Amino acid sequence: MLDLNDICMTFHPGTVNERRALDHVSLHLNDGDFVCVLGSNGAGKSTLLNAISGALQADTGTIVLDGIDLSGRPEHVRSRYMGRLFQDPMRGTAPDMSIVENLGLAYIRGKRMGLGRAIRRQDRVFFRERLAMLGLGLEDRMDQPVGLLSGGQRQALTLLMATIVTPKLLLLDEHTAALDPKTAAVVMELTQKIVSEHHITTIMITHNLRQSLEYGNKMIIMNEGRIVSLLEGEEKQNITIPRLLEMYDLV
Ligand SMILES: Nc1ncnc2c1ncn2[C@@H]1O[C@H](COP(=O)(O)OP(=O)(O)OP(=O)(O)O)[C@@H](O)[C@H]1O
Repeated sequence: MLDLNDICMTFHPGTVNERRALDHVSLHLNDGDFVCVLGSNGAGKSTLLNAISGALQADTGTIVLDGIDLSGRPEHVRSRYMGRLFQDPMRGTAPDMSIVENLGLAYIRGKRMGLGRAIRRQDRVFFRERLAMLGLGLEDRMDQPVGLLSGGQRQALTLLMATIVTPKLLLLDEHTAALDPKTAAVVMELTQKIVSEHHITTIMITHNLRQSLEYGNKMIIMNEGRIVSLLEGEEKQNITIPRLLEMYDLV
């Protein structure tokens, strides 16, 4: 589903501030893979997601998603195929617009209908059903502005918007890190539910080692712009927090 081949990215090349953030990164993900990305601060995790989403263009290397070569393509083109969530629950939704209007925009964009298309009655019914699946009561607040929602409710809505039209790839950049532990667990469970129901290939950055054990079928550890470990199958299932901490120490 996703093939990253030899991606390199250097910030401020040729200056004293030169920093190689991605150093020959290659990664192959199968359809439906859910990979957790670990690594210490500055390891290159967010830069990797930026290079995939097109928020930043890699210097070299290729990115192919479901057979579509996205290398060099701008972010707005890539966003047709992928959804992204950030740590900040305030990103990704328009606070002055209602829940239904936010969902409508995501839906119309995802379906590549003209932005002038109005939200129809059957769209509302569909949005209500999907909101009810979150179990947060948002289906009864569809006409309220998103700005009135709590951080966790807003992140759950952003997750729903990112997946309202099933993307080929979902990028999660520490999307539960700013939430209180209980809300983070709720949003993480919702993530798992949506990802597995729709079989979405997912890359999730997390600093939460427990979360990385519990979720996903693959795990990568990054250091200094490189993928230094890839765990999958039994190796991923059997990994423990002490062993992960050892691996952090080794890099
Ligand atoms: N826009 C930028 N300009 C210059 N340097 C950058 C930029 N973005 C990232 N870097 C540098 O690239 C390296 C990788 O940063 P990145 O944000 O990808 O790390 P990270 O693994 O996501 O870290 P964290 O866990 O702290 O979020 C760091 O040294 C960082 O300072």
